Amino acid sequence: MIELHNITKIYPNNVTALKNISLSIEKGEFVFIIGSSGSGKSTLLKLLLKEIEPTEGEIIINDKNITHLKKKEIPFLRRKLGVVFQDFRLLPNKTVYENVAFAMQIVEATPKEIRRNVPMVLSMVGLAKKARCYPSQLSGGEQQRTALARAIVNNPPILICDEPTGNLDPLTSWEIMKLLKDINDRGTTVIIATHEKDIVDKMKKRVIEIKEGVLIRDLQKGGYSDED
Ligand SMILES: Nc1ncnc2c1ncn2[C@@H]1O[C@H](COP(=O)(O)OP(=O)(O)OP(=O)(O)O)[C@@H](O)[C@H]1O
Repeated sequence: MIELHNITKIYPNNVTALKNISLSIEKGEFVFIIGSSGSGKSTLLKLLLKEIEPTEGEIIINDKNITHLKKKEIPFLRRKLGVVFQDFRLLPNKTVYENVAFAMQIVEATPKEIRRNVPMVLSMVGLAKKARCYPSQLSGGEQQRTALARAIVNNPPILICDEPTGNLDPLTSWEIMKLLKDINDRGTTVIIATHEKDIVDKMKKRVIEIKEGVLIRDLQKGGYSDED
């Protein structure tokens, strides 16, 4: 489903963020990307999202080579990818319902589809009762649930999360992680960059570790540290 072939990313300031990374992720996998700050995790996710271009190498998503997509083709790629960030990135002047509905409007869903899907996805993330609230009226965990609802409302085959629990307390982090697991159990491929040692250790999922831009570990049922 996702293949990286010999990916190197050198930023314009000559920082080499990724060095010759090759990996493949199958449909339905749940993958943690770990590594210390500055190791290259966000760079890897940004390459998948086509926010940045690799300096060398090729990226294939769903059998399509996306290494050199034309600008006008990028929106079609993005429809395959749901995205969640550490800082939620909700629209402050829209309610929970409207934030999620907006993601459907962008892909030109019909009002009928929106009326059907938004309540469904809000109840899946446990936010049915908060639909009319604005982001400022929500806890961090609720804001991240809203962001998750928005990311999955168009049923993307792949969900990419960049430190989705970075701003949350441990209990709330676990709730968000359980939701991500539920989403994965329904067939979505889930890729999470994280620093959460406890969660990575307990979930026993595939772990890909990057150190100074180099892929140093790729274990099917890994933990956060080498000794696991
Ligand atoms: N736009 C940019 N221009 C130049 N250098 C960059 C840019 N973005 C990231 N870098 C550098 O690339 C390297 C990898 O950064 P990246 O953000 O991918 O790391 P990370 O593993 O996601 O870190 P963190 O856990 O702190 O988010 C770092 O040395 C960083 O300073």
